[in-house]
Amino acid sequence: MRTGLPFALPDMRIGLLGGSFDPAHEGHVTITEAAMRQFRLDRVWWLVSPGNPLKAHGPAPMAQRIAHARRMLTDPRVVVTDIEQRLGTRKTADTIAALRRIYPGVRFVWLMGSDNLVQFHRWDRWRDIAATVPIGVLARPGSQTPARRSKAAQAMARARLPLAEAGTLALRQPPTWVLVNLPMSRQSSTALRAGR
Ligand SMILES: Nc1ncnc2c1ncn2[C@@H]1O[C@H](COP(=O)(O)OP(=O)(O)OP(=O)(O)O)[C@@H](O)[C@H]1O
Ligand SMILES: O=C(O)c1ccc[n+]([C@@H]2O[C@H](COP(=O)([O-])O)[C@@H](O)[C@H]2O)c1
Repeated sequence: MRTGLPFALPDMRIGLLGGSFDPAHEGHVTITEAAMRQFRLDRVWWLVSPGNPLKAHGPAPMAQRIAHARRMLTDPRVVVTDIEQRLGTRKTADTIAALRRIYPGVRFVWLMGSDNLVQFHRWDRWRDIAATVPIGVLARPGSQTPARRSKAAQAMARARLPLAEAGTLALRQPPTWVLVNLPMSRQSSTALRAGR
């Protein structure tokens, strides 16, 4: 094991919440708790991104974002990590491929808010991501309908699990995904940066 990487055992169910976390807020905590419960996860790792490949402006320094994110959390099952910086990956497809090599047997689930599903088809190799890990989508106010109609949702329509089966998501063979509707939070990093 390389230094500075989080600990995991084979068969653990680990949710990966990638984000800029610039800054982390209550919305991130709310969807993490919902994901943990609904998908029966053992851990959630917050992957604090060195920089979203689709965002033109770089975020605040990594150390600052990590320190703030850790202050938001009380649940020891949630781990804040700069693993993408350590691995030298920025694109999600590369991060997931690296994690699967480093942690054989771990059952990773990719987590995202429904606003990210709307633009998921613009991510590099998004079909490979969907074919590699189960995806848990958490509703975000204002984006549920666009998410349901999104190009990626349409393309993956047959792989969508009913909510009643969300608890089995981590054990399913990808492509597989589920959209969870509750609870919802209106928080956003953009609003916090704007002082709202
Ligand atoms: N309130 C929320 N409800 C549901 N999902 C959320 C919420 N806030 C953030 N997320 C999800 O968390 C992940 C990381 O989000 P991110 O760090 O970009 O925060 P953000 O509030 O969306 O930031 P920004 O406003 O700068 O875009 C993304 O998958 C995003 O969809
Ligand atoms: O790999 C990509 O092409 C890609 C494009 C856009 C976003 N992502 C990832 O999506 C996650 C959410 O990003 P953000 O900036 O909306 O918090 C974060 O882990 C990004 O690295 C990944």
